[in-house]
Amino acid sequence: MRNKMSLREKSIVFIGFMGVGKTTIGERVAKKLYRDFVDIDKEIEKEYNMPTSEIFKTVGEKVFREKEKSMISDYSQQSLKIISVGGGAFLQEEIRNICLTNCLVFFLDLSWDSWKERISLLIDSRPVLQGKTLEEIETLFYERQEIYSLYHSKIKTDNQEVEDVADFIVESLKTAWEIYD
Ligand SMILES: Nc1ncnc2c1ncn2[C@@H]1O[C@H](COP(=O)(O)OP(=O)(O)OP(=O)(O)O)[C@@H](O)[C@H]1O
Ligand SMILES: O=C(O)C1=C[C@@H](O)[C@@H](O)[C@H](O)C1
Ligand SMILES: [Mg+2]
Repeated sequence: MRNKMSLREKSIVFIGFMGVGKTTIGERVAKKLYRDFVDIDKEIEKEYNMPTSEIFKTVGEKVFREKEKSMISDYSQQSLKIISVGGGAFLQEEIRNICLTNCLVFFLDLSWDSWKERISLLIDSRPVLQGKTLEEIETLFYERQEIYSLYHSKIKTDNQEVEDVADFIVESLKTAWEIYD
């Protein structure tokens, strides 16, 4: 099934560090394209009926990562979805390969200087950030850039409104569909 999908049918996956806007922008893009939106973190939270921080505490990160892999594997083989994966999903090579093979992968690229302005919005709900100093988070931020280095399209989002980023993505998709499909 996966090889027969046209570019237009392929699902779209958003990747990037925690808090760059995968969920927020993914949701807007889905609305604009009349497609179903899937947020993998939220799907996992629904399945365990608890927030991610609780899942990490009770069942552990390893179980979270396995669930993340199986969910992404399922959804990425479906057509016409808009999928936001968790910030750590691309740590797993298998997830990277599945997404890059089956879907169109958009990397949301936000600079450290812009990202650190958002920290207060994120700290309570992202267990990976908790208990770390700003310097440690900065180190993690730069280390993680390596795992986001494979994608189909990179969108720089510094100083960009959600709506404008979503519009830009929709327009670039429409152009790609016209040219390649
Ligand atoms: N372009 C933007 N401008 C300003 N604020 C933004 C922008 N995009 C997202 N935000 C805000 O940043 C916060 C984090 O966004 P969001 O939850 O979408 O990130 P995420 O990439 O899905 O993170 P995670 O990987 O942890 O799920 C939210 O409060 C959101 O409103
Ligand atoms: O970057 C990470 O490792 C994570 C990001 C979030 O989206 C969640 O998937 C979880 O908090 C782990
Ligand atoms: Mg998210």
